[in-house]
Amino acid sequence: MRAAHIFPEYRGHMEYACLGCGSRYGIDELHYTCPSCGGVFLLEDTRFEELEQTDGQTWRDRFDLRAATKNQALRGIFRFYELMAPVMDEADIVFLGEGNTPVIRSSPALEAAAGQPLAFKNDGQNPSASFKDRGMACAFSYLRHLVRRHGWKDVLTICASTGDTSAAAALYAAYVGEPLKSVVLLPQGKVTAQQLSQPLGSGARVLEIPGVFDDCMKVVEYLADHYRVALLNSKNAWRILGQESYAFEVAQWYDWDMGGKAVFVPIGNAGNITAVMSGFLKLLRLGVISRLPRLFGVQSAHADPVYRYYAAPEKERRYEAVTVRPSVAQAAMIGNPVSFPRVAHLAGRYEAQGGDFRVVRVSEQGIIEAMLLANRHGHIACTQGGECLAGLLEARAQGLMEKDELAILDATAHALKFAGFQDMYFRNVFPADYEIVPDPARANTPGLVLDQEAKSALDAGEFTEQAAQRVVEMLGLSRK
Ligand SMILES: N[C@@H](CCOP(=O)(O)O)C(=O)O
Repeated sequence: MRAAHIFPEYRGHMEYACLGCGSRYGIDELHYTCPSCGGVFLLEDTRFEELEQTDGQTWRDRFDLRAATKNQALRGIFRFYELMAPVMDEADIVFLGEGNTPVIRSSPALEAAAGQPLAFKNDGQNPSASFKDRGMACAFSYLRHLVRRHGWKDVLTICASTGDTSAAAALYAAYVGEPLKSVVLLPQGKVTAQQLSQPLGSGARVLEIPGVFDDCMKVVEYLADHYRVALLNSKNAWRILGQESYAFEVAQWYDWDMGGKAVFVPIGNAGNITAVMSGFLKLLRLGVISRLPRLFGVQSAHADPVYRYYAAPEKERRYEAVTVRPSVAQAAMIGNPVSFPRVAHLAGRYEAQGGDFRVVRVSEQGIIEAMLLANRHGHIACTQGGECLAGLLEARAQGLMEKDELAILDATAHALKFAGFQDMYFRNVFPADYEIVPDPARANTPGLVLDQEAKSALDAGEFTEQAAQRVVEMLGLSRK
């Protein structure tokens, strides 16, 4: 067990690799886009081949051993240190309890309703209640590494957000403290109350602009291009590395056997689908898994640029941003995902390695009702988790699922962050542009047992008795 606690000795040599022009840059500087062509980066370990000298079984044993470690630096996403960002020292690692989120096999009743075996991986059980913590743990560890190396005295971190990224960025910045300070830029009125409370509570500077996420993203990109700020959106390739841990954990949970499994991931800014593909490809390359799982990206019809791209015949594919419409999957309400070039690049590699990558599109009605269905069967799926279940139902309807294939659905955030959408459904108050018509039979509202006026007319004993009597009537209870 001792070996599980020891921080790895291996150090890689990482470079930013531009997907546009192929230029490479060292990691001593923060880069978001390629200085030569403006393309996006992936980070690559040029020593990865050395890792291939170790066989798959040894890697599996190593990662399984580390799963039980009490060394905090290896307890979360850095259990997979050699595969992610093997340039940091133990002292750089920021761990707030991210990763290791549970994979919950759904009840027989839900599987019967869905017609397919399925499980949710609950990334809402991360510290700021979304998967973004995986990426932030890596990005902030790298920032600590840079601060230590360069002796920086003042670092302003910034991100645009639909609500989850800002919550995570603010939390990690608050934990690391000086010299880091956090600023988040939000689309005014388009972040849920719970999500807005998160960066406010963590003490970040919260700025709002009218518009949607895509407008905020352009502003922070401009700022990152022209000013000394550290961009924390997934354009920052360190975020992608951290989020690869999702794929590593899925594989580990199923004892590294990806046969008969299909992973469903919602696509918004496309950082997560990028990371999931990249993560599985690394595991395959090292022989940790022997085959890739099938991978389904899911988009709402109200924010579907990636779906549109893949829906076209291969030779006619052309990427175009879309103007988004209101979506209950608000975290994925993005018309111009910054990671689209990464998706296109990695999807090609995924398929070249025998993987199957598809994108399905679902309706807003389908998303919210799938979320309600999941949660009524004991899950804590957010609207994006609902989007994944709706994606599974759509894939089934199109005959894309194999019999008995296990669907692993990404519930990206905690249901409570999006409770307002459930409330809008139950109270039937969706504005028309959501295109959601609630089914009154699915509504659940509190029932008042006795009103305040009735209570005021009673003493304490009478109140208890009358309230109990009223509950008996309401529930139709019979005496023992
Ligand atoms: N849904 C995201 C949008 C930004 O995505 P990112 O992964 O590029 O930071 C959010 O929560 O803000």
